[in-house]
Amino acid sequence: MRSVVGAAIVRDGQVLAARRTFPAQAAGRWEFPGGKVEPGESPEQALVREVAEELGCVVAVRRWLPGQVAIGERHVLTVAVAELVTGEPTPTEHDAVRWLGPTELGSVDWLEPDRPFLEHLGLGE
Ligand SMILES: Nc1nc2c([nH]c(=O)n2[C@H]2C[C@H](O)[C@@H](COP(=O)(O)OP(=O)(O)OP(=O)(O)O)O2)c(=O)[nH]1
Repeated sequence: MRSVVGAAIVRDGQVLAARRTFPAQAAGRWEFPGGKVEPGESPEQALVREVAEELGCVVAVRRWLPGQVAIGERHVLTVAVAELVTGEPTPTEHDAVRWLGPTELGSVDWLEPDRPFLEHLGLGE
């Protein structure tokens, strides 16, 4: 099983969601920025690298959320709460990003594997 890591970047009680552009069945749906852990990398290193590539900013991992969710038969998703260290998230691969507060969190079309992590974010409400 290959690890996929996602970053729940939290600032001022809101979390950043990013909208995918590919593949076709995931385009237009929302996810935590991130990607596959490469050989020799820690999950934390992979997350910092992926966020830098995808959003042009530097994050620091604060804590890993409980749970691991299968993505198909070959991948497993884990998600960490992260905070911005430098830069403002600007998507290079996604076609939109949104900061979501507690009341908006459930209202976007998240990829299925991401949904179980939402309740652990503790944004409030
Ligand atoms: N990045 C990311 N991928 C997710 C999430 N939820 C989810 O089901 N996925 C799926 C979509 C993809 O099938 C897979 C990750 O692929 P990816 O394309 O984002 O990763 P990557 O940049 O490392 O891809 P690659 O082109 O290097 O192979 O996990 C999520 O929250 N973040």
